[in-house]
Amino acid sequence: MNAVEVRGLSRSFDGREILRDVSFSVGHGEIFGYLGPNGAGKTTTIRILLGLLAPGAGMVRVLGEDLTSNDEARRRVGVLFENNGLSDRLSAADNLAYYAGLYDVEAPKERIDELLTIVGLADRRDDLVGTFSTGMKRKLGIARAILHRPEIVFLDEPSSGLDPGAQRMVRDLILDLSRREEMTVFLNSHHLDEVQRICSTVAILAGGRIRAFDSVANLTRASGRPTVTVTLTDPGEHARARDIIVSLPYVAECDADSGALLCTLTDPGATPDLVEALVRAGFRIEEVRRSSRSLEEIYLEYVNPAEGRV
Ligand SMILES: Nc1ncnc2c1ncn2[C@@H]1O[C@H](COP(=O)(O)OP(=O)(O)OP(=O)(O)O)[C@@H](O)[C@H]1O
Repeated sequence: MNAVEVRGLSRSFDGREILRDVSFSVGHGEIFGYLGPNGAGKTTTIRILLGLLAPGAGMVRVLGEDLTSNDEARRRVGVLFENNGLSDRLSAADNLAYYAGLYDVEAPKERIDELLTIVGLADRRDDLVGTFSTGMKRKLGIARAILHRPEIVFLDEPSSGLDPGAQRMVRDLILDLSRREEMTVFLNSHHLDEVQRICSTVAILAGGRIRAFDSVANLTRASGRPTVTVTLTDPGEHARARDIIVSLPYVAECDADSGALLCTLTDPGATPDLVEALVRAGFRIEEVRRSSRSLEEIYLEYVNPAEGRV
């Protein structure tokens, strides 16, 4: 059983179809990135998964359950929406204590201390949240979302509004927590670099439909023919090396004009053979790099570029 199962999900607002026959799944323990331009329907999907909004058609399950009227199952789920769910008028510790009471958390004091330490706010535990920076509030919001040790946590845009340093802290925190607490993470994000670094699987939603659903590794690898960039210690040798490279049976083409040898292979496993052929021909190699596309490039291919400015 998957942590999240979505089959044939559709949903309209005021006669406008936002989600059309959306299907994907998230395995247990995965960090899943749900991507799409503004207004694509990502938050709507999360709200349907959480049972806060009814689907128009289709089936959704979280931890094998329909959360609509299942309080027991809801307790196994954590959520962070953009407002962090915190009161500015309470201290960090009191905010967490409030939720610990709501969720009946075991040994609440120890759990609150543990989380405040993990998110780096132990020394600010008694300060009012109203005095916190956006980044501090987000970190406390994440602590709040996972306080009750959920099996899955939904994070809607956890890095929005954060500076690059705070984005990195939040990214590291998500990775750390998912491993530490063995949690499935469902991440809505526009930060493709962040998603590429921490997510194992992604789905790209655009125009109401899932345009891609695959592991990040497969998506970034499957780019037609594999390319390898080779730099020799003596760039003056590139032209001569090129003549040898193009004669190799597993090389489709080789371009030596860009200060390196850009080789397109017909066989994705042929990089070691290419290196061996060059070494045997007496060339000294400075660097070999396999090129893969960034998630951003892939995303923009699937999303209409006009919609893709996010
Ligand atoms: N309750 C509602 N009533 C009417 N329209 C709605 C409602 N909720 C969402 N929508 C519309 O559905 C569309 C999808 O919104 P949603 O918030 O799910 O997008 P999103 O992908 O999360 O966008 P963003 O990345 O900007 O947060 C938008 O056009 C939005 O205006």
